[in-house]
Amino acid sequence: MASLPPHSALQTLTDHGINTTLEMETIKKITVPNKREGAGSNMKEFGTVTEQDDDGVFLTWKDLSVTVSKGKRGAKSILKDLTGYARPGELLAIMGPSGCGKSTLLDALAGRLDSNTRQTGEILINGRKQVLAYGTSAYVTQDDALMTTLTVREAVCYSAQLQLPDSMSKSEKKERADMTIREMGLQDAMNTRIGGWGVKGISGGQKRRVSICIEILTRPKLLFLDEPTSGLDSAASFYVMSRIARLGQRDGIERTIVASIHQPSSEVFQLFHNLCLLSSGRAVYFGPASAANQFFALSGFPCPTLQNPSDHFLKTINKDFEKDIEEGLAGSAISTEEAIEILVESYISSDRFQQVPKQVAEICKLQDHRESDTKRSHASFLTQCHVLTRRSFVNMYRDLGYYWLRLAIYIALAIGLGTVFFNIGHGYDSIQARVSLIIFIASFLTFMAIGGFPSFVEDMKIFERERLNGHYDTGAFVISNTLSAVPYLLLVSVIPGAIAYYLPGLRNGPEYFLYFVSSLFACMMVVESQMMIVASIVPNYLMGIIAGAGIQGLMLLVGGFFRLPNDLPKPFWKYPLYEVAFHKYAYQGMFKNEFEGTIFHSNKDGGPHIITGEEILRDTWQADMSYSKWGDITVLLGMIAFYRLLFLLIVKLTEKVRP
Ligand SMILES: Nc1ncnc2c1ncn2[C@@H]1O[C@H](COP(=O)(O)OP(=O)(O)OP(=O)(O)O)[C@@H](O)[C@H]1O
Repeated sequence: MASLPPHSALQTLTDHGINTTLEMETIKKITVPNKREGAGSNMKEFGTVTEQDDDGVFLTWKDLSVTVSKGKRGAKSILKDLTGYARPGELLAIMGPSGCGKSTLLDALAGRLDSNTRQTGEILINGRKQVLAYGTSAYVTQDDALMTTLTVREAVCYSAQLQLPDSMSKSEKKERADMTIREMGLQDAMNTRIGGWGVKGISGGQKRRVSICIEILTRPKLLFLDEPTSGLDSAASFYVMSRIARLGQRDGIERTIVASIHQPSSEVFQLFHNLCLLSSGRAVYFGPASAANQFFALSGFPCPTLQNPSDHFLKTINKDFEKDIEEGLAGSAISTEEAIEILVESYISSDRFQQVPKQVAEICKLQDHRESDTKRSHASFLTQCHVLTRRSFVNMYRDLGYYWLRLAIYIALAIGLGTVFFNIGHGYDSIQARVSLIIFIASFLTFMAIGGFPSFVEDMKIFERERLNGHYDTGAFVISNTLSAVPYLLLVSVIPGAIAYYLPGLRNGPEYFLYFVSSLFACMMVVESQMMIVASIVPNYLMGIIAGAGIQGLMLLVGGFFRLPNDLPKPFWKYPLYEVAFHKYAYQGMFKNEFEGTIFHSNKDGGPHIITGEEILRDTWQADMSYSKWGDITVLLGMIAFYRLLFLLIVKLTEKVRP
């Protein structure tokens, strides 16, 4: 077991190293002219509040711990007693090995921890517990959830129209979007599509920058970035990070930037003002990034010459690959676990550790006088609906998998149906053929609507990111998603519907055809609405498709064709399942449309027979004749409204569950 560094080393660290840096820092701040000095305030004492700071956001956290419940196996601690601050005009980097809690700390500070976690301690904004007004803070997540069919310019412009208030004209919003794109160095990729699976678009680094662009459109004063350089080479990382660091002091506003970062190059490291170094959720170091090297050296882990300091820090505290590290720390003959203990102890006994809570307390005291942020406004609800509908419409148009592929397959299937059932005639034998044809169309063609599920999941990912950042109202998303799908669903109902209706020769008359395609359209809308609900609960392609297919299969089973309504076992299959299965209303409506008021003749079995459509409906298919086919289609339309509202409710409830 290795011992702690010699007292003299810590003493030196305290007396001449970190302490000196702190003093210098304080002196520097005190000399900044402060407009409140004359007002008799005690701000001069701390000196960190300048004219510009007054506009910025001070974020402080004290004894912050996060645990995650593991059910009967107790709780797992992710963050332990962290104290720190982030100030306007500064870039705070959160570093540490993979799984040490960087994203969790960022999520806790941004107030977006998962519901299965428990947080203790205090997080204050400008010295108070408050929710920041819309547009004051932004969070760039690790995954780039972007609409892959849009160009860079379109993605940023749509976002500007959604996020910026209606008081700004369309051209002003466009100008802001273009300026932001240039700020992030994306001018050359402006007209390139973002691209996703299968379609090569912009690079990973450019995607990261598009995500950042979208979040800084409102010029937030507090910016959280979760691994903004993940997947980038060192040159691209430097480029992105230097642009981010520049944002800290732009447009006369000092921004507070907090970023988690994996492995910065020495050039990137120099951009950080403060560093929070974590290991297994514990603070190994918090303070100026420039003093971290000295801290490691004085703790007994000097950075070898020509080695990148951040590489050295991470290598020293990464215990995931114990063996390699031991070899790497050759000569020190201590395990990584022990090295971490030494560093944590060294930090706890340093003067800096004592200073951090004092600085937090001072920030809280001095900022407490500030008024809450003035509320910035969004685009109006109507503008949100309009812009989201347009964006979604363009996306559906460009994404071949959304509707076009389905349309092609439906047309092929409809031609197949038309050929198999070609000209079925009006004889007695045609009754069964008509029923089979209708059942196939109302079941299989609507069942295939679950094929659009992967596109729904992509939409949901984008929606989730935008919703968490408060870009627009959930209601606007639900309305726009419904409206933008209507023209495509009409297309996939009318064209294949016409082929499958006229080639076999179903009931003559435009009014009957109109009812038939309206019913088909309503069924597809119902299935899509159900799949949106599945996508909001199970955001995974495979599981979602399986769940969706399972639901459709069950409803199909009890729809009243494979087993006649009166033969369905009670209570579960008949009540409630048969009553809530949309197939019941689709079958009955389409049957009534086809048979009601018709007569079929037969000369078989020794003479002419006549059977009326009503007899077929009532006696053969046990249709409910107490109401007309319009009642059935009304129920289908009601189901669309019900499922869309249910989707809205689920999303709203998810919002409430999040802390
Ligand atoms: N909601 C959660 N439920 C269960 N475990 C969680 C949850 N959030 C975080 N964890 C666990 O906490 C640990 C830290 O996770 P976190 O994502 O904060 O690490 P990280 O430092 O950001 O990692 P990386 O750099 O690899 O992204 C991990 O072991 C993770 O599995």
